[in-house]
Amino acid sequence: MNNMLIRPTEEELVNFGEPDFTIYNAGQFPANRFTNGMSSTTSVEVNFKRMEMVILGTEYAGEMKKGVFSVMHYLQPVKFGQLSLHSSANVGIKENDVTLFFGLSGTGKTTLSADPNRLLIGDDEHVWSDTGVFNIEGGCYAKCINLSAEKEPEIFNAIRFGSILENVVYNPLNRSPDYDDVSITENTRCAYPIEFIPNAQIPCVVNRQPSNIIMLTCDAFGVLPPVSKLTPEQASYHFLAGYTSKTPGTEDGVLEPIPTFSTCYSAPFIILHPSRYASMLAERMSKHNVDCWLVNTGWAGGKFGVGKRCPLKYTRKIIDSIHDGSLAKTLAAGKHENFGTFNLTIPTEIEGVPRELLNPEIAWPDKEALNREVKKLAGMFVKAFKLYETDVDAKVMKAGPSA
Ligand SMILES: Nc1ncnc2c1ncn2[C@@H]1O[C@H](COP(=O)(O)OP(=O)(O)O)[C@@H](O)[C@H]1O
Ligand SMILES: C=C(OP(=O)(O)O)C(=O)O
Repeated sequence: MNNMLIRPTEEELVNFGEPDFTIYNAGQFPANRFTNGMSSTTSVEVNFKRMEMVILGTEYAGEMKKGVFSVMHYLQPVKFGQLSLHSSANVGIKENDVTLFFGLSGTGKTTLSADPNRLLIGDDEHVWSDTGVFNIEGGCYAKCINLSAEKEPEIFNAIRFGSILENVVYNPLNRSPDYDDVSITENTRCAYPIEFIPNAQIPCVVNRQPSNIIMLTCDAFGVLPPVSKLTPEQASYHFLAGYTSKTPGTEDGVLEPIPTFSTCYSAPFIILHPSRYASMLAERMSKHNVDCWLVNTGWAGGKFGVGKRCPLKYTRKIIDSIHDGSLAKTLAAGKHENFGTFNLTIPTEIEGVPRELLNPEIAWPDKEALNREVKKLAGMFVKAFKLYETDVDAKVMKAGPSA
């Protein structure tokens, strides 16, 4: 916890006074599942009147940081009129342009925000304020499964004395970790102070409005293109829908990808009605002229089991093309095509990315299979979005796929 939240200075500790909020973490002690309304032996309870949180029956360090995040999803909009975001954030070293990466667990917030050309503001929990973006935390919580120095050098090298490995199997003789060993869980983690990432923005705040929003999804149907440009209405639609596939390594009991719609990319953490966050987002995006992109870090060329996960090196090229402005230029030059049922604008070229990868209609060898999966996923979106029928205007309603 100390590694993940913002650490007070010595002076702040001396003058600490009374805490604003207290967390009682009794993770080893199970919740009583015979209590009325309790469905398991795990509970995380928040009392806003007493400003207290009680964690029972789970020793996952993520509960504490995500618990604090839930508190912020109430306090920030209600008390301060600011928007809390389940996103990572970074800022360009050359241009000072700020990017937010929304996404559910396992979609790539932590991995993609660690970028040698950009300063890391944070990997998971932010606030978009009237003056810029700030991190709620002071550390990161990276997944360690199959971690390699070659593919994720910043994260690999952040794991050193002072960081905490959770559920990672290691050799007790030489204390070297084995990131490929999933015998405890696939959700192996490391918590490290953000300054362990070589180019972190310290303190984790920028007085500048975002230029780009990247909505990350890990689509195990392999249907969504690796990148598409969203209109403002599509951005609201996808934010409210919050689609991804839960993959092994994100939640207990997930053995193969499961499609999920987690509104605002934050269903377990939000406190207010989703439309409150969505309308704040749309207002800020329009006020600051923010471009929005949907990036599928999941499967390509076929669904899970047939195709493969989009190689990280290509996703990184896509992200680079957003940041250096070349992707916007490509689209402005008319080099794009439309991805039918989902009505998405996709580029026809990105330097360093195979052309066929960009369009599922080319990437999938089996076109009939693609059509079947497109229909299936579109139907799921339509069903999931019915919840918001009465809360959004017709333009947003129409911005999704037609089933
Ligand atoms: N194309 C890709 N883009 C992003 N991550 C990928 C990609 N392919 C595989 N991965 C893996 O998926 C996981 C993404 O997890 P992470 O970045 O921690 O997500 P989040 O922070 O959103 O929970 C990492 O283990 C990463 O190595
Ligand atoms: C801590 C979590 O967030 P993420 O997986 O996005 O790091 C979690 O969802 O358990």
